[in-house]
Amino acid sequence: MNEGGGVAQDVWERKYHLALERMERDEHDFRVTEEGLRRLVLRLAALARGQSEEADRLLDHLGDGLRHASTPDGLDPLLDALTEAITALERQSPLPIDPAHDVPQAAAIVDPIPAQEVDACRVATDALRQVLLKVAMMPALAGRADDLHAVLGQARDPEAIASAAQDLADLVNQERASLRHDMAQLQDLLAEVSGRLGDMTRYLVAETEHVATGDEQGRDLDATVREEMRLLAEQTLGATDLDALQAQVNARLSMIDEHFRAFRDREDERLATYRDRAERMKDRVEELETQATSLQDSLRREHELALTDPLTGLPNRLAYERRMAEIEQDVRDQGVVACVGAFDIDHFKVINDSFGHAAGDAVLRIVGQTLTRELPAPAFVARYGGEEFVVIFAGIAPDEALAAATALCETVAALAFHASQKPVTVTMSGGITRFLANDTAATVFDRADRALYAAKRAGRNRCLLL
Ligand SMILES: Nc1nc2c(ncn2[C@@H]2O[C@H](COP(=O)(O)OP(=O)(O)OP(=O)(O)O)[C@@H](O)[C@H]2O)c(=O)[nH]1
Repeated sequence: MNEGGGVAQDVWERKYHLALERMERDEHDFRVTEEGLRRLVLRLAALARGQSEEADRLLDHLGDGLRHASTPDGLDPLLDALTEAITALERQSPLPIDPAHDVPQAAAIVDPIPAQEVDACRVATDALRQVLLKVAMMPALAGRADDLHAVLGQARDPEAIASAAQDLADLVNQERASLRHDMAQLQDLLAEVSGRLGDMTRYLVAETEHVATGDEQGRDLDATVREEMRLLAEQTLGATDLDALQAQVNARLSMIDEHFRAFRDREDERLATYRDRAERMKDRVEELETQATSLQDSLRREHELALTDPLTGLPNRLAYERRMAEIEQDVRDQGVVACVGAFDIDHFKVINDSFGHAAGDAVLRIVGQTLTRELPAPAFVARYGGEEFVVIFAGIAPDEALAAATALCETVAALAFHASQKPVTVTMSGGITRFLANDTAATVFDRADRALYAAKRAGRNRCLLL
């Protein structure tokens, strides 16, 4: 009996434990679903807020429901409410809320997969970093882009990344506004120049007319004098007494004299006007020449600035990309030998964090100067962005390029840096690769970058060839 009672108790205990486990499993599933739903609602609310009053109301209702629902049964109606909200949005909103598309996403969220989220964050951060590298090429934005780069380095969650993206968008919009302003100024200047050219054209037209008038006046005088001479001849032939003849000749001669004087006065006046206009025109042409020269100078300066990194004075990434396009052609068409090196200061963040951004900037400047001093032309040295430099070794075989790069890293490691009166060692790693005939600028850089990161992994303060 006792034994039987013991067996029965075991059975009930097992059943009880199984039931408990099932309840715990159910509870866990419910929590996962609940969490997934909460995130889905948050995403929906962020996407749809303000799109439709009905959807806003439904989403609010849903948000409240989610806050209070604590049992699976309480959750079920919320699923219906969610479906309703999606349908309302589909009806009212132009947003691409396609259940066939979004529901699997929702399922992905319901599934607890933090690793994928982390990946998504990293992909977003990398994409932003790429944009930042481009922004950093604009001289006016380089400093702000570096700050954002630092912020992005700290960002760990989607909100922080989204806020960095917003800052970046603001930055780019500011630059666009300033470019628009510069463009407007340039257009004003061009309008002024073209106005002055218009003045010149009008002057030339007036001059041509003036000369024509001069010719016409000369022809008039000629005709008048001929007419006077003809009348004089007629009167001379018909004259009967000498006094009358003398009086008539004198009268004709005075007339001719009168015509000549009037003609000369008009000519003098014409010449004075001409001289005056020529003088004014000369001034304008000189003014225009001065403006054109200063415009050319400022365009040249702008061009140089656009290709120069403001911090180190080295060619920037844009200049590097142009040079790479030339080298790519030389390697492909003429079989020129060239290598590319990517260099990166080791643990640069620690320098910034320990001694401040200004000290970091000073290190970048000195390393940049060392690179140009140690690798004179035809090597081409540029700041690629952040604490990364690139070198194009033209006409040099890979082994020689590696030797030069290694010597360079040794020189950098031996530089005497001081911060707060204490010596600070700065080292650099590098990756070298040969520019092959079937390479593009991008593939060769990618290989050099991989060699660089292999050097970092191998312990830093060294160069590797790939
Ligand atoms: N002072 C200064 N810092 C910059 C500039 N551009 C980028 N940085 C900083 O450079 C640091 C780069 O850090 P990481 O990418 O983590 O690399 P690292 O610390 O050098 O580490 P390893 O490359 O792995 O050796 C970040 O802290 C950036 O903020 C700049 O123009 N001036």
